[in-house]
Amino acid sequence: MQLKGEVALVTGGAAGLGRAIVDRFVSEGASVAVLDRSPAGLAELKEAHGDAVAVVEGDVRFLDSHREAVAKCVETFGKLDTLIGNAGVWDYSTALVDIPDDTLSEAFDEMFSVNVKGYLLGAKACLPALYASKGSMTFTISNAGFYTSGGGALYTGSKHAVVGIVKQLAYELGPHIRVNGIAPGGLGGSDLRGLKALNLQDTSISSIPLADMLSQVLPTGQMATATESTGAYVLFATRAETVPLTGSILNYDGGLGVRGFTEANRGSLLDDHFAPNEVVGRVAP
Ligand SMILES: NC(=O)C1=CN([C@@H]2O[C@H](COP(=O)(O)OP(=O)(O)OC[C@H]3O[C@@H](n4cnc5c(N)ncnc54)[C@H](O)[C@@H]3O)[C@@H](O)[C@H]2O)C=CC1
Ligand SMILES: Oc1cccc(-c2ccccc2)c1O
Repeated sequence: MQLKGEVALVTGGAAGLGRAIVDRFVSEGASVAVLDRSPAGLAELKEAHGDAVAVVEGDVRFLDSHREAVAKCVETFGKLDTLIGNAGVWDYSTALVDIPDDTLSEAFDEMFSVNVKGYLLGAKACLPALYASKGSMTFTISNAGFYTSGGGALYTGSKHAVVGIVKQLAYELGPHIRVNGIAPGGLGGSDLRGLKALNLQDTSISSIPLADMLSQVLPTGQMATATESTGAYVLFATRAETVPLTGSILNYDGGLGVRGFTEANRGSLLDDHFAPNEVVGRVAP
């Protein structure tokens, strides 16, 4: 029960990573408000968690949706301790050359409206409540906040922008509110959707064999699930354990940034030393 009595607001909490964060926070004793655009996902959440959650249907592109979510959170639970900015969309790694001239501007606006403006508006709407509680904000980034090929230029640009926002807000909001980021790699159990402007709004990342692809390139040898990726969100939301933690971004991506060129990892050397007759732990190069 690391979050007993704490109150969180999670955007995009009705599916994928956000849903896993809500489940974990509730199991850690927190009350959680959720802002999401999916009525079906929100109904499932309510069914699963009852009074431990308060749900608001809305769109992170609009300040009013965030205001409504904060109001409902404070009305229901009496306060807000931590904002988890998390709702996002992907571009399915669409290359610039493949985006039609008459679509690019709209696609850019949609990507940055959800992934970047959605976080800033959330931060803005939460400011008074988080100032009052001396709380924190944590934003979901991605390996695409640091490296290429976690998306196309639209997605990668949006996640790099979030890195800057985390740093700037940590500076602007200290010493009252801590602001940090968490950068997962590919995630199992995600239903991540694409841009409407690219006609990818009904395409789910679950249709891509991402786990197979990543097992070949991750030092950890295996893509993490959303559920396995909630621990850092708990840590960042605690108070006692995070006194010095602000302006930080955690690479939480299975080691994508440290993988090798000819092989993802060199654990086979350890196997040769310590378990020469076993195949356990061996990751194919
Ligand atoms: N799936 C992956 O492999 C990775 C995802 N991420 C990031 O994780 C975050 C969560 O994504 P996932 O859980 O994978 O996706 P998901 O699609 O499973 O969940 C996202 C949730 O956000 C909601 N949402 C999307 N746009 C919205 C809007 N405009 N207004 C309100 N709600 C909205 C959706 O309804 C959904 O419930 C995103 O920021 C994504 O960029 C980062 C690294 C890897
Ligand atoms: O944020 C993200 C959203 C969707 C996929 C990835 C990804 C793609 C290829 C390899 C690793 C991750 C990602 O980073």
